[in-house]
Amino acid sequence: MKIIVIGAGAWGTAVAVSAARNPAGHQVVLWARDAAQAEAMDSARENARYLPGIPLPRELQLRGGAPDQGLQDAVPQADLVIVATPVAGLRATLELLRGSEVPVAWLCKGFEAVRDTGAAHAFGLMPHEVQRQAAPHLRSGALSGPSFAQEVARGQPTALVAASRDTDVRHAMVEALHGPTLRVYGNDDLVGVEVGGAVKNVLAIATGLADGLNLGLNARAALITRGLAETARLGVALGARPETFTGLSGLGDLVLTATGDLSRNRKVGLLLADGLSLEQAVQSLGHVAEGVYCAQTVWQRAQHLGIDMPITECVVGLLAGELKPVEAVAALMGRDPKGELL
Ligand SMILES: NC(=O)c1ccc[n+]([C@@H]2O[C@H](COP(=O)([O-])OP(=O)(O)OC[C@H]3O[C@@H](n4cnc5c(N)ncnc54)[C@H](O)[C@@H]3O)[C@@H](O)[C@H]2O)c1
Ligand SMILES: O=P(O)(O)OC[C@H](O)CO
Repeated sequence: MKIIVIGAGAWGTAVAVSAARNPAGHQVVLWARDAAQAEAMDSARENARYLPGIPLPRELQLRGGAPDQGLQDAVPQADLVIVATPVAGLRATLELLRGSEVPVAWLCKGFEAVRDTGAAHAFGLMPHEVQRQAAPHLRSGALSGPSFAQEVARGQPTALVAASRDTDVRHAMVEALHGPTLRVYGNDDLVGVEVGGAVKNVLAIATGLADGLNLGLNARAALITRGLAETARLGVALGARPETFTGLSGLGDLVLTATGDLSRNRKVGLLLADGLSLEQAVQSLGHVAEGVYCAQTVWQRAQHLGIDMPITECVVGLLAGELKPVEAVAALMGRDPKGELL
C-alpha cells in the first residue's frame, strides 16, 4: 500500500515507523507541517523533537511543508491517508482532503473545542462530526486503542481498534497496520470508539492527580471504574453501543492512560498535584495532552444530554482553577449514595 501520514508528532511518527516496518512492504511517507523538521529528521534518521531514540527505518520517506508543496499532489496516489495531528489540527487537515476518494483515518483522541473554529454550534464536536462538516464525502474512520507511541515504535506488542462504518475503510486501516507486533481489530461503532478515546484523557488527569496526592490504590481503582461508567453513559446517549466501552478504546485505553506513567494526561494530573499551575504543567510536557482541551467540551455535551459525569465535572473545575483538589475529593465522596448500575 501507499500510505501518507500527516503530522510528525510522537504518534504520527510511531505509526509511520510501524507501517514502514510492516512485512507487507508498504511505501510510507511521513509528512511534517514544517519542511525544516522533515529535513532534520531525514538527515538524523530520527524525530529528535517528538520521538527521540527511535531510528527511522530506511524505507520511511520524510517530507514536509505547506500542503501545496507536494502533499495535495501526493494524496490521490495513496491507498490510505492517516491524519496524526491533535484534534485542534483535524478540521484544517480534513478540509485539505475534501473531495478526495482515498480512505482517511484519524488518530486524534478528543472532542474539538468550540474555540478551535469559532463556529456557532453550542458545543465541541467529536472527530467524525468535524469530518461531516469539513469534508462530508470523505470515506473515513478512527484508529484508536491503548497505545503509547514509544512502545509501538519499539515494536512492543500492541492492540488497536480501527473504527469506521465503512467496511473498506476498516479494511484499509487493518491492511496498513496489522502485523507481527500490532493487532488491529475492526469495529463499526465509531461513536463509541471516539468517546472512549476522548474521555479517558480527562479521567487520566483525575487519576494522575489522585496518585500525586497519595489518595491510594483504592481511590485509583474507584476513579477508573466509575470513570468508565460515566464514559459509557455519555457514549450510549450519543449513540454508541455499551459493549464498546469494555473494549480496547474503552476499558483498554482508560487503564493504560490512567495508570501508565508514559501518559501525558496522567502527567498533567501528577504535576498539578505537585503544585504546578496548569500552564506550567502543559509547558513542561512538550507534547499535547488532549484531556486539557477536551474536558470542557465533554462536559458540555454531557450537560446538553442531561448525563451525570461527576469526575469529568471535577476535572473541569480543577483545570479552570475553580476547584481545589481537596474540594474535588470532598465533592466526589460527598455525593448521595446510588445504585452501581444507575
Ligand atoms: N503519543 C501517543 O502515545 C498517542 C497515542 C495514541 C493517540 N495519540 C493522539 O494522537 C494525537 C497526536 O498526538 P502526538 O502524541 O503525536 O502529539 P505530539 O504533541 O507529540 O505532536 C503533535 C504534532 O502535531 C503538530 N500540531 C500541533 N498542533 C497542530 C495543528 N493545530 N495543526 C496541525 N498540526 C499540529 C505538531 O507540530 C506535532 O507534529 C493526539 O490527539 C493524541 O491524543 C497519541
Ligand atoms: O500520553 P497520552 O495521555 O496522550 O495517551 C497516549 C495514548 O492515547 C494512550 O493510548
